[in-house]
Amino acid sequence: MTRAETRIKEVVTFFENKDTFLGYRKLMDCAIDTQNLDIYNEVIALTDWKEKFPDREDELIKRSLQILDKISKIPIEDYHTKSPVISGSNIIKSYGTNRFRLGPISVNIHKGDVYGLVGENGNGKTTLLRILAKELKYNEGSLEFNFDKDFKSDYDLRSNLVYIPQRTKKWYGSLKDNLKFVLSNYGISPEENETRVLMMIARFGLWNYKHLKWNELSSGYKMRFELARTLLRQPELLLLDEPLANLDVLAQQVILEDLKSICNSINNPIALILSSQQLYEVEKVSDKVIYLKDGIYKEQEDENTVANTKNYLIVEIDCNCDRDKLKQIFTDLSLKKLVFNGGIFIAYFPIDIAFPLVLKTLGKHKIDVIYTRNITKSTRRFFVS
Ligand SMILES: Nc1ncnc2c1ncn2[C@@H]1O[C@H](COP(=O)(O)OP(=O)(O)OP(=O)(O)O)[C@@H](O)[C@H]1O
Repeated sequence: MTRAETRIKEVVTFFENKDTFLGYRKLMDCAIDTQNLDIYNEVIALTDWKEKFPDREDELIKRSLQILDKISKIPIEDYHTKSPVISGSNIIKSYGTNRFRLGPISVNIHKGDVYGLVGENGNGKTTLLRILAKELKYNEGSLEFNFDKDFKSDYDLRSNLVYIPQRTKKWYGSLKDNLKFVLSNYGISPEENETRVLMMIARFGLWNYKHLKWNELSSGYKMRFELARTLLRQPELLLLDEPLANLDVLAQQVILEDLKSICNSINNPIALILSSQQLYEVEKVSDKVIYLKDGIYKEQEDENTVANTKNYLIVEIDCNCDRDKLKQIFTDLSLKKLVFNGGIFIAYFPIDIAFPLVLKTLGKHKIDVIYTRNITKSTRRFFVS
């Protein structure tokens, strides 16, 4: 089975399970992979219908499956990627003597992969993103870009590589007109421009917002607009600084899933690096997490510096229980350390203790657990004071 067939099959399963919200978004990704404007127009018409008749789920599923069937007949070539789209080697950036210093940092970023960039405030996330975006000069090291589309100048580079900062600029006119403006420089017909823009509007859930102006949109929708605007340019590398900052919890998950799916395109994959404070959400979609501490990429440090967290099963526990009680119930599990961090306990056990055993112990002693998670492999373990 080809990747395209697998993807379509997955979408059919979503619809079969009546997971229509997810299914429809994934259907749009399959449609975008075809780059076929007739398919785009069918999806656009269905989106318009869906918004008019939000309660007619069964019919929506039926019509979606019909489009999927058409999509399945369009051959889609796999993109084969081996070399990284960007390679940074021993990059160092210093803002001056005795001031913040980033690096040395070495990274290889591949198309189709999502990289989460995490770290406490002021640890160099924005600095690294701006260096990779060629917005900021570095002092030492090297940075190589290896795009499929040639670039002769930094101006050309801007269409291969897009950086969306934390605070985006105000724009004027309607959302749709602003998107159409992006494509007006690409020498395509007005009809194609309209179709591509409407497809992107549909993809980012902006259908009912397309005629609104900047000041009529919430921050979350402004971010969706920025993503739609960016993806119209079909970049190869996308750098997002805190894209989740203004989104509600559900919207954060939706946007992350969408970004992952879009970047994983079969024939047009994108390398994505996004910085965020939403650790778990980001870890869930990231192929790799880059954790910065005082400007250093933690994974690159030698083993000794991470040894203090390396040989433990580390468990985060939020419960209505005092420290002494927890210490007592975990005695049999050879509890090594119990830290109270931000209202939540972080318990360290020997690495050979299995997490289910911790759950069993909590259950056996009827501890009123609000939430628990094994963070042994999560970068969350570094965020303990
Ligand atoms: N132009 C500048 N001149 C001097 N110092 C700077 C400059 N820009 C950033 N810094 C310093 O560099 C350090 C890293 O900043 P950076 O914005 O990269 O961190 P960050 O991890 O993105 O932080 P946050 O999570 O708060 O956005 C900070 O100490 C900051 O004060």
